Amino acid sequence: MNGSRVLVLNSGSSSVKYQLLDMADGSRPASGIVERIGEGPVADHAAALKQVADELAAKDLGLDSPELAAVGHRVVHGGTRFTEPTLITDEVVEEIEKLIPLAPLHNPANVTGIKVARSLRPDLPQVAVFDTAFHSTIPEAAARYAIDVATADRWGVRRYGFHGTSHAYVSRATAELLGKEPAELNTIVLHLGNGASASAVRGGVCVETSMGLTPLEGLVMGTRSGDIDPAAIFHLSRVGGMSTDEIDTLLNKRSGLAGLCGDNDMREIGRRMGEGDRAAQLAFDIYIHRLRKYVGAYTAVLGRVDAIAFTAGVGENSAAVREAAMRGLTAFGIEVDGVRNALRSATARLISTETSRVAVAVVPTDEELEIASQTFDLVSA
Ligand SMILES: Nc1ncnc2c1ncn2[C@@H]1O[C@H](COP(=O)(O)OP(=O)(O)O)[C@@H](O)[C@H]1O
Ligand SMILES: CC(=O)OP(=O)(O)O
Ligand SMILES: [Mg+2]
Repeated sequence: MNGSRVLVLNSGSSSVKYQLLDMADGSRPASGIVERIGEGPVADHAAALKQVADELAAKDLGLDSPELAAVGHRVVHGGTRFTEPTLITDEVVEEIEKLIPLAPLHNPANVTGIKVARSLRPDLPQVAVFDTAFHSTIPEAAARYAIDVATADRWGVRRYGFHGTSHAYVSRATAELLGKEPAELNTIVLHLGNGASASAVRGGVCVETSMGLTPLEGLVMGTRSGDIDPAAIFHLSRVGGMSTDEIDTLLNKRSGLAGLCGDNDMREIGRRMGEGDRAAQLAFDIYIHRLRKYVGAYTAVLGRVDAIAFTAGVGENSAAVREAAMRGLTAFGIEVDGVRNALRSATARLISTETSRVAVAVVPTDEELEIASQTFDLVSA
């Protein structure tokens, strides 16, 4: 291996994010995002990746660059097969394709990213880093749903969990902020982006997470419902006459904050709440209620909580969400300092009071750095 740079591709359902990271000096020579795939001039993911390759080539940082050591791909679903960063071969691509039914919004885009990058640089090592990997340590009691075991096993129905790269990075960064080893700390990580998930991490090992078979379960999200009685689906089908695809679209794209008030962006919801908008207020209240339920549940799962870390777009930026989620939890040893919470910073910081038993922190996530590090470690081993 010659180069010290890793290109990270994070292909989402409607966007491709990329970053070029230099592992020798920590610099990031290029980064960008292609958005609204399928809506306008960018017809599909293949076109988006072509645009990424062109943007990099225009800066003389193209895929043909000799400084490039590897490409690291975010892959959302790794099933039970992939629990570690994996060097991509034809066989690995086939296995990731087999997992598409479990992540229909994400894995097809990830596969396209892999195929395009491999076709442009067949000689370059490419590594898949899985969202599910960090959660592979969750014990059976938390990972299994209480349904017929043979049926569950035949169809792979169990909790996999997602955003694992972020939960792994943030739980470690929280320990670092507190000057502790990950092994010493029990942490609840709240990854609140457009997709949102919570995890309980005991001594650096994930023991529970809120997303399940797919990234639909758990917290209220931008456009996803999170937890819902599964019988609501039978009801919408049998009584409401909706098809499976219509219900899938309802729960994934027309639910969550967007379904409740028409906006999925917490900034806009905050603005509307300031104007006394009742729908926006109710959406916020439902979002916070669910979040608090998970904090309580994970406190019981862990037994002892040392730290709670807020991360991703909402978690890092919305002081209102953090304040409301942590309000009145003094009996749990949780006390947030209003002034600290209102401050802004690009680096990890404490927002709890000096006397709070539980450290509450804002810890910016860095999925790209985590993917690049895991990729570089694998190809330089
Ligand atoms: N300043 C802000 N205040 C409140 N919420 C914000 C702010 N900036 C971003 N957000 C929220 O973060 C979300 C995006 O989070 P992000 O982690 O980037 O999501 P994803 O990676 O899933 O696209 C936005 O939809 C918005 O709700
Ligand atoms: C898995 C998942 O939900 O990812 P995102 O939040 O990027 O949509
Ligand atoms: Mg995200």
